[in-house]
Amino acid sequence: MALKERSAIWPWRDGVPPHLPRPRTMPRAFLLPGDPARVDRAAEVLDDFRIVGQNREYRMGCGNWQGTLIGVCSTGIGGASTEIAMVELAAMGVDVTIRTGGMGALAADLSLGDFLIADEAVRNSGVASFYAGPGERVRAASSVVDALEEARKALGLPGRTGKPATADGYYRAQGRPDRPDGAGNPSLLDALAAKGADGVEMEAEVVLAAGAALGLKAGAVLAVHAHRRSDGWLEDYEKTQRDLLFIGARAAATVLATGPV
Ligand SMILES: O=P(O)(O)O[C@H]1O[C@H](CO)[C@@H](O)[C@H]1O
Ligand SMILES: O=c1cc[nH]c(=O)[nH]1
Repeated sequence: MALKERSAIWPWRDGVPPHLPRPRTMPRAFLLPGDPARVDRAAEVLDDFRIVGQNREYRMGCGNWQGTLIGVCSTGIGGASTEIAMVELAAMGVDVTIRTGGMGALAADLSLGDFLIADEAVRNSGVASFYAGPGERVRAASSVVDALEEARKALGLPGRTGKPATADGYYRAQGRPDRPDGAGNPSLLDALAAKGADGVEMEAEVVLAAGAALGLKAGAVLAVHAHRRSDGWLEDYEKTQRDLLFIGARAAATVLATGPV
């Protein structure tokens, strides 16, 4: 049974969702940075890039990667806003979603500016638990992992596949102090690392879990923006942000070109 539009349970109007903008021509693949300001950077990566619109934290644009139409939509920070983006994109007919964002690394072999291609997310975030049951593994679509790794290598960029943990906060939830002279909670990071986490950020598990539950091909490429073990912080993030979009766009086009979704 189709849901009635403009009702409390499905408040869409004429096919337009209550939160995200809707492009006239819907791309089948979307890149998902967290920060709305990063959507405009896609003009450096995609041909004929145009901003579609913005509502709240959801800024959206579309452009072409070697002839394939690709969308870019910011998710805002955290699982709650990311869940909305995933559900509304899926309901608008999107097939492929790739988070392109930053993380704080935990693994010693990762350096600032490296790229982690998520093959699976360590179970940690609250919103993801509505899409994947307790103990269920939350994996990226293998075709997306392969395409992201191929793109990273073809572009000559450093990194590897691995596992992010998605936190429901930035300060206490990531073991940071909540005041400049605070101690923080390093044992929280140790616990995440013991579960296999290579880094911590705030959206990837939701993209992977909701993507799989909604029948999308979902994945994530995460740049090492900070290193929580060495306490390093990447100041020059501009090139890294652009490279995230290059990896994501090339991979999205490959996934669309190489098989039924
Ligand atoms: O690099 P982006 O995509 O903004 O994401 C990371 O940065 C934000 C925190 O500063 C969180 O959203 C985290 O996941
Ligand atoms: O440490 C970090 C860096 C980026 N994003 C996060 O959520 N945490």
